[in-house]
Formats: sequence, C-alpha cells, structure tokens
Amino acid sequence: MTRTKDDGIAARVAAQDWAALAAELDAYGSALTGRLLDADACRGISRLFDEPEHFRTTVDMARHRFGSGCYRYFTHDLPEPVRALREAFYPRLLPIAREWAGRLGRPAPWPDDLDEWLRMCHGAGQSRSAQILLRYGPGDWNALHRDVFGDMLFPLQVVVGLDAPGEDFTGGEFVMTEQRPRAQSRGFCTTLPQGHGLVFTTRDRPVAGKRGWSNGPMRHGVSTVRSGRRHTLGLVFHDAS
Ligand SMILES: O=C(O)CCC(=O)C(=O)O
Ligand SMILES: [Fe+2]
Repeated sequence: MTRTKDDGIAARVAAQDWAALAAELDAYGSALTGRLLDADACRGISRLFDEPEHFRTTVDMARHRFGSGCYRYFTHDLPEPVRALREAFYPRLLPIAREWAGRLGRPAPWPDDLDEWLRMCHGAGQSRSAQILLRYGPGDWNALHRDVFGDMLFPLQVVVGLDAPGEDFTGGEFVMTEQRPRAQSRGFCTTLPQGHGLVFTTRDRPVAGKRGWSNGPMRHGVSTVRSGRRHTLGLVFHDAS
C-alpha cells in the first residue's frame, strides 16, 4: 500500500498567499496555488490508480459521454495525502465561500468543521465519497461540466496536477467557461503544473455589475491530451448521492 505521512501538506496549504488567491478567484473563478506536492508525492498518488482497494467506483468517461478517459472515486477511507489536502483546504476556502454567498444573497450552510459539513451531506442523502483520481491518455479529454450532486453543495473545489505538462504529456489544459448574460461565453485555460492545485468554482462566481452582484455560471473540463499520460486528483467538499 502506498501510504505516505502528511509531510507538511497542511503547512504548505496554509502558507499560500490566500489574499492573492481569493482576489484571483474573484476575478476569474479559478486560482492556481504554489507547489504543494513534490514529484515523488505526485507519483505516489497517481500510482494509487492501479490499487483497486482505494476506490468504490470506476467511471469510463466515454461510456457516459463525459469525454474520454477514466476516473475512480475513492472510498471514504482516503489515503493520507488526499485526506490531508482536503482537510487543509476546507478552512481556507470557507471564508471565500461565505463571502460569495453573501454577495449573491444565498444561504451559507457550511460549518467551520469539515466533518460536521460531511455529516450534514450524509443526512441529506449525499453520503458517497466524491474524491476522484483521473487518468487521461492520448486523445482523452473531459467534457465541460459541473460537479453538483444534489442540494448540498460546497461552491469551491480543487484539482491537483500529478504529472509535468510538456514532459509527461502535451495538451490536456484545464478549461473553464463563463456564461455571460445575453452574450457569448468567455473561456479560461490553465496548464496545471505538477504538484500545484487549482482552486475553482463548482457552479458560478459572483460578477460585479451596475446593479450589484449577479452570478456568472461556470463549467470546467479538460482539453484533449495530445500525447503522454495526465493524472489529476479532484477534491470536492460535498459528498455525492
Ligand atoms: O483533470 C482535470 O484537470 C479536471 C478534473 C475534474 O473535472 C475535477 O477535478 O473536477
Ligand atoms: Fe470536475
């Protein structure tokens, strides 16, 4: 079993410039962190893909017309670095989620404690782990989508790049689109560096306008991988139904 200790993941997440990340999220609906995991730690996580005991379900993306490639849902018994990352991000994302809810006049049901929030999800019928490990090969891609599984929704999520773009794979950029009222959509592209996390909105972002805030609906996906293999770790803060 590839279990490594949390060798300072919490400290590295805490040490990010969270004011700058929040400002970037405000402006673009996504923000890239500094390096959180070294190459060995990234390989340790991507290798888990071949250890079926960690996963509850495997999704063949082509079969569901979600794109092409495969992802696997972890069981609730998360391997240490995955658990540590999720736990470290939650309290940092929470003030941003609450601020955004305030701007949009929406409820902010998220307690300070992640476990308490997960208990609320489970009580509402969203009781299955939503953490995923993804593997893309040449020609694979991820259709534009939103990871909304029910009424219980935490509005920000994180994807961690596990391979080095340009070395391990080409293509495979992280793509976001923002729907604009009565106009065509705007696109955002991020090349995810190995070991970095991209924080992004699950559903929409508050957009400032002449008459106050409105919501800018956003979707995310991945452009076609041209060569090599790309692995990512997807961290979602609500559970699935
Ligand atoms: O592979 C990626 O970069 C994105 C995966 C994804 O859809 C997610 O993390 O929610
Ligand atoms: Fe996703």
